[in-house]
Amino acid sequence: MSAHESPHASPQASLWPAPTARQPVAATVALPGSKSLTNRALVVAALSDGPSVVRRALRSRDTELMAAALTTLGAAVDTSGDDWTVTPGRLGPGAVDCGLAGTVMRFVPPVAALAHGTVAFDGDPHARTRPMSAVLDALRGLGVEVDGDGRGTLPFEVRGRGAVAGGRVTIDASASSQFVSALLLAGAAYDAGVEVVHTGPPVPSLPHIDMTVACLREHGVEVDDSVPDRWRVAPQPVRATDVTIEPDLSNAAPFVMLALTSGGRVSVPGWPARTTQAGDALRDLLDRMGGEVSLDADGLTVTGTGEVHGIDADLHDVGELTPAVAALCAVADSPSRLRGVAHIRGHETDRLTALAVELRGLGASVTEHDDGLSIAPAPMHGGEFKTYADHRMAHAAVVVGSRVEGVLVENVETTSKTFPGFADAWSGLFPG
Ligand SMILES: O=C(O)C1=C[C@@H](OP(=O)(O)O)[C@@H](O)[C@H](O)C1
Ligand SMILES: C=C(OP(=O)(O)O)C(=O)O
Repeated sequence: MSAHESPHASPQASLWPAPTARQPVAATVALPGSKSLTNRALVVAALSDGPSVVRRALRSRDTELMAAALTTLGAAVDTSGDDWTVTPGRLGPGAVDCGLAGTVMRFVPPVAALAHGTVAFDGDPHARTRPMSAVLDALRGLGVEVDGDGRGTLPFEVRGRGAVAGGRVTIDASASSQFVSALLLAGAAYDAGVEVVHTGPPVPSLPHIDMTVACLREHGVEVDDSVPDRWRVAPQPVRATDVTIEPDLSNAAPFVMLALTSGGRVSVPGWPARTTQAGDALRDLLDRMGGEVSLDADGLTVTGTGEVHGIDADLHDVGELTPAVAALCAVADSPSRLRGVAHIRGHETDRLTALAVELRGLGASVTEHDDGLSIAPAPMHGGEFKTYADHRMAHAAVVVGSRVEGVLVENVETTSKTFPGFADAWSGLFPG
C-alpha cells in the first residue's frame, strides 16, 4: 500500500489490540524524522536558487503528499533514498491532494500563487472542514485570485499568474500558526515580499513559527520577527542548502511515556540539544508527571517509577502533544487540567471531543471545556478506541493500552500520516 492510499481514503474498521506492559520496558527507540521540519524543508527548497538536499527526510503520508504537490507544481523531488533532493523548476498548473495534512493545505497555496496557471486543491473528507480562510483571504489581499465555494475551506483553486505582488497583510491566526508559516515560507519570492500582522486571540503553536523562521534562515533568508505578532520577509533570493532532519519529537510522545506507564526506561537517540520542535516540551511535562528525564549528547532518557501524576498544564504552544498527554493523565494517580488548546478542535479531528468520548469509553473521568480537558483518576477498562483518521488519537490509545488490558485501537494504520510502521515499532518494545 502506498503511503497515500487507504486507510485514509477508505478506512477499514480494523481493531488492533494495543499491547500492555506486564514488566518494565527498557528500550532505545530510533524515531523517524520530523514531519514539520521535512515539509518546511521541501517547500523552501522548491523556491530556492538550485538543488537542495533534505537528509533523513521523513517518509510518511504527509511528506509524500508534500513531495507530490511540489512535483505537480514543477519541482523535481527525488525521494528514492533517505536523503531527498529537490530541484526547483518553472511552477505550473496542476491538482494537489492535501490528504489531511495541515502543512500541505496551508503551505502549498502561497507557492501555487507563483505558478503560471491554475492549481486546484482538495483533500480527505475531514480536510474540507479544517480552517483555511485566513490563508486564502491573505492571498487575495496580496493580489492573488482564489476561487472557492465561499466557505473558505477545501476545495479551492489558486489562479497563479507567475508572480505575486505581496506586501502587508493582516490576519487572525488564532486558529492555527500554520497560517503565518504559510505566508512566510513563500514570501521572499513575492515582488514586495510579505509582512504578516496578526490581530486576534493569541497565536497557538508559536514554536512552529520559530521553526519556519529558522528554516528560512538556513536558506539565507532574512526574517524580521523582532516585534510580537508581526513578521516581515523582504523580497530576496532563497539559497539552496543541505539540511538534516531531526527525529520527530512529537511522535516520541507515546514512546517516552511508556517509561512512566511501565515503570521502565526509554531512550531516544539523536534528541537535539536545541530545537524548535514542540515535542521538546515533553522533557518538562514528563518530569512534572513523575518521570526522571535526562538529556545528553547521546539523546534523551526517560525513567519511570511506575507512578504517574496528574498535571495542570497550558499546552497552547504545544497543542499537538495534547492527545498523548491526555491519555497519560487518564492513567495518573491525581487530577489533571489541560488548558489553552481550543484550536485543536480544528486539527485532524475535534481532538477535545474525540479524547473526551474515547477516554470515557474506557472508564476515564473526563470533563470537556472550551479550551481543554479536566481528567480525574478513575478505574479504566478495555474496549474499542476510535481514532477518527487522527494519528495522535492512535498514540493516545496505545498509551492507555500500555497500562490497561484490552484496548482495541480502531484503524491504527492512520499513524502512517507521520509514522508508517508505528504499530510494529510500538509492539516491538514489549517483551514476550
Ligand atoms: O506548522 C506545523 O508544522 C504545525 C503547526 C501546528 O499547527 P497549529 O498551529 O494549527 O496547532 C502543529 O499543531 C501541527 O502539528 C504542525
Ligand atoms: C495538527 C497536526 O497536523 P497537521 O500538520 O495536519 O496540522 C498534528 O500532526 O498533530
